[in-house]
Amino acid sequence: MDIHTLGSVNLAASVLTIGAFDGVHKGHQRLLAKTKERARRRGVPFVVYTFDPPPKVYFGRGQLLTTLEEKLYRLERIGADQVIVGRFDEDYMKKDMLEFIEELRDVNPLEIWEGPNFRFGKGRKGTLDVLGQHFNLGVLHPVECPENEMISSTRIRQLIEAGEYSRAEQLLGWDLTSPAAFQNLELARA
Ligand SMILES: Cc1cc2nc3c(=O)[nH]c(=O)nc-3n(C[C@H](O)[C@H](O)[C@H](O)COP(=O)(O)O)c2cc1C
Ligand SMILES: Nc1ncnc2c1ncn2[C@@H]1O[C@H](COP(=O)(O)OP(=O)(O)OP(=O)(O)O)[C@@H](O)[C@H]1O
Repeated sequence: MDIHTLGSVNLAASVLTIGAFDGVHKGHQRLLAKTKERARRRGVPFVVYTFDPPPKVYFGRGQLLTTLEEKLYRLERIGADQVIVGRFDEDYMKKDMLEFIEELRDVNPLEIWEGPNFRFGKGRKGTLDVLGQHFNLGVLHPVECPENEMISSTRIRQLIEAGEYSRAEQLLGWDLTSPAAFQNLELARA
C-alpha cells in the first residue's frame, strides 16, 4: 500500500472513497469493501482519501478513536492500494468545494463511493449532489446497528465515554483489546 499527500500522486484511473474513517467501523468497512470490489472489477487502484486529524477531532467535537498509524494498518488489511492523507489544518480547511473537486482529478476517479451525509470543503458546503455533478458517484445505504441506529464514529465515541466497550466493539467490528488497538482508549478508560 502506498501513502501520499495530494499533489504527490497522479493516477491514470482509480475507484475512490473519501472520509475521515476514524475507527474504521462496520459502516466504513462496508463502504471500503464496495469501493474495493468496484476497483477490482474495473482493474484500477482502490484509493482511499482520508484526513488527519479527523475534522471533527480538529474542531474539538470528539475524541480520536484511531491514530493515523492504526487507521493505515486497518486500511492496508482491507486491501487499499493507495491512501492519500490530507493533513487537516487551518490552511487545508480553506479549500472550497470546487478546489477540492479539482484536486481529486489528480487520481482520475472512474467512480467515487460514499455513504449518506458525506460533506466536504470549506464550511461543509460540498454535498453528495455536488460531488455527483462532477464524478460518477455511488452512494451506499447506511449500515445500522441492531437497535436500528446508524453506525457512526460519533456513536462509538459516545459508547466509549459511557464505558460501554462491548457495544462499541460491536459497531467497530473489531476488538478494542487487540494488540494494534488505540492508545487513546487507555485514556478513555482511566
Ligand atoms: C477542504 C475541506 C474543508 C473543510 N472545512 C470544514 C469546515 O469548515 N467545517 C467542518 O465542520 N468541516 C469541514 N470539513 C470536513 C467535512 O465536513 C467532512 O468532515 C470531511 O470531508 C470528512 O467527511 P466525513 O466526516 O464524512 O468522513 C472540510 C473538509 C475538507 C475536505
Ligand atoms: N453506517 C454507515 N453506513 C454507510 N456508510 C457510512 C456509515 N458511516 C459512515 N459512512 C460513510 O463513510 C464515509 C466516511 O464517513 P465519516 O468518516 O465521516 O464517518 P462517520 O462515522 O459518519 O463519522 P462522524 O460520526 O465522526 O461524523 C462517508 O462517506 C460516510 O457517509
